[in-house]
Amino acid sequence: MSDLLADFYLWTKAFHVMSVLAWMAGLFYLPRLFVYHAEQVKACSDAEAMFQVMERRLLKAIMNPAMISTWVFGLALVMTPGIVDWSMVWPWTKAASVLAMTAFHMWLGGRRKDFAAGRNTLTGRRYRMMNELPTLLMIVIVLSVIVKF
Ligand code: HEM
Repeated sequence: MSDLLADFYLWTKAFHVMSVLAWMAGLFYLPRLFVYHAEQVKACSDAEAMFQVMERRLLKAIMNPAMISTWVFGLALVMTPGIVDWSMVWPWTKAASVLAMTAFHMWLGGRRKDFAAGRNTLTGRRYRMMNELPTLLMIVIVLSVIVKF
């Protein structure tokens, strides 16, 4: 198993980065949709129905599969011999950040359900603020895996 993971290391990393790109695109875009949904869209309008479809498809067709494949390829990299040295700081900052990113994903899923049920209570301003979180986490993650402090 270890030999197989070592042989496919670069392939695994390539698919990990592709999955990350798709996941991050959704994590940046869905809160923007929520901003416009909360600020511009009237209840029971055609626009309301369209936003609900866009949000559901973005989450279910792109973000959920992308998050799962990011985790699968990421954990395969963790298990590849010689890649992660747990005595260094970077694996821990990365692990904490990806757990926070996953929690943010779940939180967005909950807010999508609120919009779908017509019970959203958060303002566009709040969604704008929440939109900064994946950016901050992405900075910590990329510095962790590239600079490897
Ligand atoms: C979800 C759980 C994740 C796990 C378990 C994980 C784990 C890993 C591991 C072990 C590596 C290999 C590091 C190396 O080859 O030295 C890696 C590479 C990488 N990860 Fe993740 N990762 C995860 C999520 C993410 C996320 C969310 C991002 C971006 C926001 C990300 C960005 C990257 C990048 C850019 C690389 C390539 C670094 C290089 O040039 O070698 N990862 N990941």
